[in-house]
Amino acid sequence: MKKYTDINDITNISQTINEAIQLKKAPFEYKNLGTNKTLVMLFFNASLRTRLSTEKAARNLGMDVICLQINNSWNLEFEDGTIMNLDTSEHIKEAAKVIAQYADIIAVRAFPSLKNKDLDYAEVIINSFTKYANIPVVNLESATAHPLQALADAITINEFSTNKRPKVVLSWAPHPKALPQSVANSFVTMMQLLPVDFTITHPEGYELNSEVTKNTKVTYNQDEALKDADFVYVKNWSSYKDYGNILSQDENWMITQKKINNAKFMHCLPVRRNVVVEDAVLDSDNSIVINQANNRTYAAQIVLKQILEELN
Ligand SMILES: CCC[C@H](NC(=O)CCC(=O)O)C(=O)O
Ligand SMILES: NC(=O)OP(=O)(O)O
Repeated sequence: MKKYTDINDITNISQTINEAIQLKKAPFEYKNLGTNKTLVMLFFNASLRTRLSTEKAARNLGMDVICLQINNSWNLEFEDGTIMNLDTSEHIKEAAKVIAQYADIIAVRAFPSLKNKDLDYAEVIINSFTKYANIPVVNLESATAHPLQALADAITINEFSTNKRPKVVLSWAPHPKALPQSVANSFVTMMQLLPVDFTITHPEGYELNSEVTKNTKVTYNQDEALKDADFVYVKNWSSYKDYGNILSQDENWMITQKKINNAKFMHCLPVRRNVVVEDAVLDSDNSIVINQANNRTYAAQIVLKQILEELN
């Protein structure tokens, strides 16, 4: 693997899932693979799971880790040819190449602006690091994707599936803030690669990018979608069509115990209790959100392992 900025960087998804599950059983089996190699993680946005699980994964492989929380003071310029006499102090061309002097692998989290759809969906930030750093880049959630989360979700569904073709539902839920489509986009892309019966449900106006959803079943009727579901993955996202805006905060879309019956409840976390999902669901045995969070380590570890194997 040369980089992991997109789920399609994985050549064989079922093999990668199985290898991650093997790594989970013996997390230190490749503890020398990353010796004398450094992972530099750059966070333009906050994180708990991604920050901790990716560092744990790198250390399980013997890597050194440097983490930089980038705040607004370090304004990077991404436009070519700009006369930088305003508030950007460094061009991505220098920044990416400089960081690459200290790193063997760069991992980047940079959320979307949710203002400029073309810029966000061009994935300018993560693609600029890939273009200029000339070393492997890992996506820690970018403007339109969260491939490490989706890989952890796939591992979790594999572990909890009790039938050959489980019914998986991605349901939108309300949220007080305008959130990225990244997690939803990557979950949809991943479900399209797995042997599952997959449905997306959301209010009108929350249709995801059709280049992502393709011919996946979509319904505005949440109850119909949730019927007989084995896994219910819940996530809020802002409108793609009316880009970055909140069109609904309809609390009838909040997930309740009554709605999901015996289905396994999934969420990438962090989750707004009693807005996205009621306490009773999160506190029940049907919730596998902690298992998902644990699997983030092994998703990152299998990705870093495959990148290191190509580097060595
Ligand atoms: C892994 C999820 C990261 C992010 N979620 C949030 O930023 C939620 C923040 C909040 O609830 O205040 C998102 O939806 O993409
Ligand atoms: N799910 C996830 O990526 O969580 P963080 O934002 O805490 O990293």
